[in-house]
Amino acid sequence: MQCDYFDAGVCRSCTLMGVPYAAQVAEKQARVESLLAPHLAGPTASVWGPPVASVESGFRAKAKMVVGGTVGSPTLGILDEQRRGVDLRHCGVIAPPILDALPAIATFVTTAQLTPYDVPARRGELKNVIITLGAEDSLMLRFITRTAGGLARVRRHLPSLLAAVPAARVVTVNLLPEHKAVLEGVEEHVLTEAKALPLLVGDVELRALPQSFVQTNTDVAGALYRQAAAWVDEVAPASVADLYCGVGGFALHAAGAAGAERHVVGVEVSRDAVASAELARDARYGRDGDRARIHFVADDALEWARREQALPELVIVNPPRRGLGQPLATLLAERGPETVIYSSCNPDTLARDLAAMPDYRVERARVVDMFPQTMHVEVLTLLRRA
Ligand SMILES: C[S@@+](CC[C@H](N)C(=O)[O-])C[C@H]1O[C@@H](n2cnc3c(N)ncnc32)[C@H](O)[C@@H]1O
Repeated sequence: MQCDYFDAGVCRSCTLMGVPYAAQVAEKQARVESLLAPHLAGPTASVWGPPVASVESGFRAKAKMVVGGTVGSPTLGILDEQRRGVDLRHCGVIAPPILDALPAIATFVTTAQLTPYDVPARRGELKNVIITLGAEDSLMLRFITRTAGGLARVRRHLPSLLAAVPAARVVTVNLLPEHKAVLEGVEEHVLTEAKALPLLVGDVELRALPQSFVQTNTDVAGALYRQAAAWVDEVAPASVADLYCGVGGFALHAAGAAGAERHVVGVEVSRDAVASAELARDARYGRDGDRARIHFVADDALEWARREQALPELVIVNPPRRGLGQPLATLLAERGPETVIYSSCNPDTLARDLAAMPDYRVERARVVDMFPQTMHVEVLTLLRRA
């Protein structure tokens, strides 16, 4: 894939831009294989399945656009080294339905007089626009503003935004008053009747309330959940825990059909994500019996595991980049079940956690290329007690 922004040196986010895609996947596979080599249950060829590849371009279902420039001529993209806006409206890795909405969003910034936040001067209103692509090309648009004045402006001009971006199903304003280099704040105002974005991922229609994590690459995430669910079905446990469950992708794939016997619990720290998972469960499973056997808990994964007397027969973990950390890895090593499925977006912390769980060996593994054009990669592993 070729990118004019990369060639001109204005954006270097895609560090593998220009490297043939097959070579990218091969390089990631080799790196991950070497990191996990000390932890395998058997010969490399018996452990590693084929990598799950992505399309090379247009795969990003989440775009975090930093707003810069002026109110009359805003940029949507990133900030350069001087913290000035760089426009990336034609970024080739972002999904086309998101790109299609960007000109109208830029026009809206001008119409609603949302002055872009000027980082060096610490002045201005609008910091970021976060756009997520959902089912049937529907969009969630989140405007990250500094003050309630920004909220009032978005609210006042909402009808013009909805007319210009008919795909916008959920529109919110998130308040981030502090001058900090974070992406979003705590206070969120949903301005549309619809509160959650529907997302068809793999075999399940998920829901995403604004402050919940969703995977970057919807098609590849679907393959990830399906592979995990296939491994769960092979093991056939009576009970499953999905730690760091987010909006419930692994849990709802592992839960099986309506009326199945398997009990599933999802544990996740974000309340929006837990509420999203419950919405998806309720839409998928009408029966009270299923609602009782699949439940979601808003809690810290480690605290939850510490309180459980006996862990479920199979535990899925999908932590953030920092990994499980020593306390949870040790807890699993001491009293985790026979089988753990660990999905990691950071092979370095995965390898570190595996070193802290020496009784578990990697029986099956797959590289899942969630993030083409970068060295980032997802790795799905099936761990069994030796
Ligand atoms: C990589 S995401 C995975 C989400 C989900 N499994 C999915 O497939 O979309 C990690 C999730 O862990 C959650 N999280 C972060 N720290 C946590 C903690 N200490 N306990 C429980 N969940 C946590 C985040 O909110 C996020 O939803």
